[in-house]
Amino acid sequence: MCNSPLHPLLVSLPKCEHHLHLEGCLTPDLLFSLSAKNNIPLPPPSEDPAFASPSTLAERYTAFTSLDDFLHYYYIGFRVLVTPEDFEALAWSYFLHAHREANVRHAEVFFDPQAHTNRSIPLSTVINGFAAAASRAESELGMSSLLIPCLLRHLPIADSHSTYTALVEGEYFTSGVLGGIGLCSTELSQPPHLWAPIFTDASSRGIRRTVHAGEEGPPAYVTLALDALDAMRIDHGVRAAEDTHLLTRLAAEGVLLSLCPVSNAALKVTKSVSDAPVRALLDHGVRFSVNSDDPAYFGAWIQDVYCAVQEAFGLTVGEWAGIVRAAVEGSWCEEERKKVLRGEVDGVLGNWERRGEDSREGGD
Ligand code: HPA
Ligand SMILES: [Zn+2]
Repeated sequence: MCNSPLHPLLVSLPKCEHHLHLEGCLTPDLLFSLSAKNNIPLPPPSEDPAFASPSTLAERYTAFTSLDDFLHYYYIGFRVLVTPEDFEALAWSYFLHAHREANVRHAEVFFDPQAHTNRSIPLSTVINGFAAAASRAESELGMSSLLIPCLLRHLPIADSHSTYTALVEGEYFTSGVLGGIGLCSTELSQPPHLWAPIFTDASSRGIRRTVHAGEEGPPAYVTLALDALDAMRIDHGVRAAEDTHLLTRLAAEGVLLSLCPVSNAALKVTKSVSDAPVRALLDHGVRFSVNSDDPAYFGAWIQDVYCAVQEAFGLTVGEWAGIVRAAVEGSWCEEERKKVLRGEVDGVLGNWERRGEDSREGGD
């Protein structure tokens, strides 16, 4: 909720979310209840007092100091996810929330297969659970989605190779169960080009590619993601704003940044949401979408992020129209689906304009 007069418009705008980690939707309550159900111990409070209760854990989540400080808690959370039903329930909770609270119409969602297979959870358990929720979102909510596995930078590259091979050999991309490949986790000291052989292979197979870059890492990592990994989209990319030439290039090539301003403030990438490079990106004509990243950890789902951006920048209706239209165009769904989404966006904006005209007439 925000105090802007545009709040009702911000709620009703049809949204596409491109930067959402399904495991980042695991709330402290769900984490504790799955830990009990699956008999998976959490760290004892004597070791980390944050694990005394869901509320102490939620409190600790308000004090992250960096990406790696967050990732420490994030990967502990993975331990409690065991059965296909756990994965399905987690993803369904996101789809339902995004549908009800924010009118998300299309979502491209990440997950981290290696952090599950490393705990002996089969790839099929993870993917089948998430895919079941995605097909339910389609049939019950009319919401389209794509599942995107992310390779993890903090693990040995050989681990990325074997996971990528398993995904390809399992025909998850060719069958359409997975919509692309991503790269995430620790960024500093893990330059993107180390993953070039995998991403070059993905490119040659027509697998779509997106890369977390320029979150904590320098603008040069964004350039490397584009040049060495043939990235089609950049996740975060905030630090690209430090390099005007790079901004000009991103605008010229129409690369979409999946911006997560609340996440950036929570992980101290920026001092606050108002320090996100929203103005610089608008001024340079760089396309971006507005996203939540890990809502259960940062206490903000996509609607909260739209509101936080509005509170910080006071954008105009025209600027929001540009943002949601860029989000549709930068989505990886079929052209037919984009046509529907464009129509929905135009419909809501048209209604908003008419409402404004009506209220002006009423005021005369
Ligand atoms: O913001 C992020 N950055 C890198 N890895 C991640 N894994 C979940 N969220 C993130
Ligand atoms: Zn992310």
